[in-house]
Amino acid sequence: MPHGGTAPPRPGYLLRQYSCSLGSDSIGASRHREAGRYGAGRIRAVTPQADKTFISPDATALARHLAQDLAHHIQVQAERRSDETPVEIAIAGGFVATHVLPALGEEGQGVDWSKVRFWWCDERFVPAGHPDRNDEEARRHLLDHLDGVRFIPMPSDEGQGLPTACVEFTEQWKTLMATRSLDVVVLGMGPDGHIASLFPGMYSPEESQAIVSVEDSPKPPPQRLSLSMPVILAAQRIYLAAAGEAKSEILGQAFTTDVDIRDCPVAALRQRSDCRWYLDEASASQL
Ligand SMILES: O=C1O[C@H](COP(=O)(O)O)[C@@H](O)[C@H](O)[C@H]1O
Repeated sequence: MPHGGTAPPRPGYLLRQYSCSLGSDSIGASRHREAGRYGAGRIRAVTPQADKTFISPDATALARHLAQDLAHHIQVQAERRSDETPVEIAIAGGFVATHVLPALGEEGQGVDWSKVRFWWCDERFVPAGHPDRNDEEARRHLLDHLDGVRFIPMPSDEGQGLPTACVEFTEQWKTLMATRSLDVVVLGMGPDGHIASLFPGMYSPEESQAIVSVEDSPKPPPQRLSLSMPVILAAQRIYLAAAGEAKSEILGQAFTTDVDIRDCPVAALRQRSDCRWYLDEASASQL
């Protein structure tokens, strides 16, 4: 890159707008603090999704707020469903599992969980029961305490190898989801901007497969399975939770207009203007 110049954008991977048809959100944004509103009447237009960006004072409040909104949405969806077409929800590990899911258990007491089926946004390819597994954490924090709930874990390492696990799980996904998209995706985000197990410089925004394998994740453990970006972006509703100062810099970049989504996976979510961003004061400090 010449001195003083800026790198030309790589074609095709800057922000695009995905079209999607969604019902209106019955949870009003009015009880939330708008993103970018700092001080008396000063509004910084940091994002085209300002009315879907909710900033809580801290991580605990963020998790509670997201859990309330999620519980409401799941309850409304579940009331419309039969047993054959459950509400399909994919959840992340990390903060989502440890903070949001316990709060969802408390907030979701009116939900008929037998009408809900959980998937994972991504999973660490280690043996079943391993403490690094995202499904273990989610079961402990929520799923094992819900009556009648269904869930479909991503494969664990039983000696079959990651490529085989990916092929087999892709078949299972196609059997159940070929003609449907996920109803809800609840994502976390790493300080490098990864979502699910889609890491900067290591994923294809236009992946043709629903499920992708990762052999060398920069964050341990190295072997993982993940929903692909097109599957995530096709979900009926997308929630993103990110708390803490360590995530502020990448969020600041993600909300700029010239970000390249290959280098900043979380920025790809901006292609969905209805994505709901749940941040805390610390993570939102550089918006
Ligand atoms: O490794 C992972 O990291 C991300 C982010 O985790 P967080 O603890 O910083 O929220 C998580 O969303 C993903 O599911 C997980 O496998």
